[in-house]
Amino acid sequence: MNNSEFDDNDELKEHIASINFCDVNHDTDVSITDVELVYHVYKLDTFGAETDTMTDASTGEEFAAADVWALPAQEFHGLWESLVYDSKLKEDTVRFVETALEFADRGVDPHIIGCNRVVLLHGPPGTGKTSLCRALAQKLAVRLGDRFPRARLIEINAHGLFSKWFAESGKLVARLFERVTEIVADRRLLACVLVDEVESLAAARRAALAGLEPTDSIRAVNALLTQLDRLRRQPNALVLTTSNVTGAIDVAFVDRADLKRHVGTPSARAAYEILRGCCTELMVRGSVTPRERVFAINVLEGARFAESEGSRASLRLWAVAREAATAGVSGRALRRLPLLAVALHAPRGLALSLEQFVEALRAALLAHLADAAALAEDCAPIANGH
Ligand SMILES: Nc1ncnc2c1ncn2[C@@H]1O[C@H](COP(=O)(O)OP(=O)(O)OP(=O)(O)O)[C@@H](O)[C@H]1O
Repeated sequence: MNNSEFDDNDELKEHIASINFCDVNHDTDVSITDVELVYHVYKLDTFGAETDTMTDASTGEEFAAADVWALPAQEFHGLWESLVYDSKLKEDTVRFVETALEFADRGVDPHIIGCNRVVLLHGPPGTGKTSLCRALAQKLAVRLGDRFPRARLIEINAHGLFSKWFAESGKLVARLFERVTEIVADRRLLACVLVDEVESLAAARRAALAGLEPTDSIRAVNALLTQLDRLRRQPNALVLTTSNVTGAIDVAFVDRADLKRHVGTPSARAAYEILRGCCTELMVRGSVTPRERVFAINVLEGARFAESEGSRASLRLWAVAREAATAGVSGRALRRLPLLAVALHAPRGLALSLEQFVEALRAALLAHLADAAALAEDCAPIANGH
């Protein structure tokens, strides 16, 4: 069915918001008649996150200890597709988790086959680690909908738990996990627990060693590790964790993770695909006009990057992507470039052509790199202890 057939069919339009094709990343074209299509029908939750707040008994201050999302959620729709990696990171993580959940389902003895259902993604800031965890949880909620008609993503604010309230953190962790235990008790519910910035655990331990609230902070870290250990006995629970500083993660924690993956800054190919998506979006929305074709990276590679009238803008974009990758620009920074490009580096008043936009993108990239270098210089004295 094509788009207009869908648009003309009132009955379909009344019941279906969209039809998405996914997991179709093949190096060559695949004919639809040669593949088996697997359908998942689902309804997105539009209520947003429910925030579990806690009050610190000693200070009376309230803070968000966890966010609980019913999945699949409207907020995470399209997130999986928006993440671009020049490796099998996405495919590998989803296959790992599906296999681990299947083992749990079959009752595979964890004493014989080690399996904690704990994933650790580590790497520099802004490389999509948190987004990938959320997108993975959403994907599983859709793909495993038959087995788990309900799914929740519980995002634990580890930084909040361990940054200020050392004295009360142990008790807060215990209280928080009472709630998690309630959720996980429903065996037909898939519970994905996301602990962002797990390096805060190690920081808490270090603070303990330095003599700050020693027993309490160690107790808090141990409480969290014990609770996570309990979770692994639940066949419907999955623990997803992220860290920006690999060397600083608590050793006890690293040991518990079955799958540890480094998530780096985008390669030139990935950067190109991210920027290409940005060009398409701005052309669809009319901010860049007229609509022109920006070739997929495998098409450019297939043509050995040959220059022609039709490929000029794509090749300029490829040059920008290569510059960004060489400088190690993060995915987060790349996604900000288009706005900066249009706002600060594009000619004003006139309709913006694709070629002008790509030039503006390059100017925005150079400005970003200059800012980053200046910031690093300003921060150097601080890092050196001056
Ligand atoms: N490889 C990528 N492909 C597409 N988008 C990316 C990529 N990496 C990062 N982004 C975008 O950057 C933004 C930030 O991502 P996210 O917060 O998940 O990163 P992070 O690694 O968890 O960062 P931090 O550790 O600083 O929290 C998101 O909007 C995400 O879509």
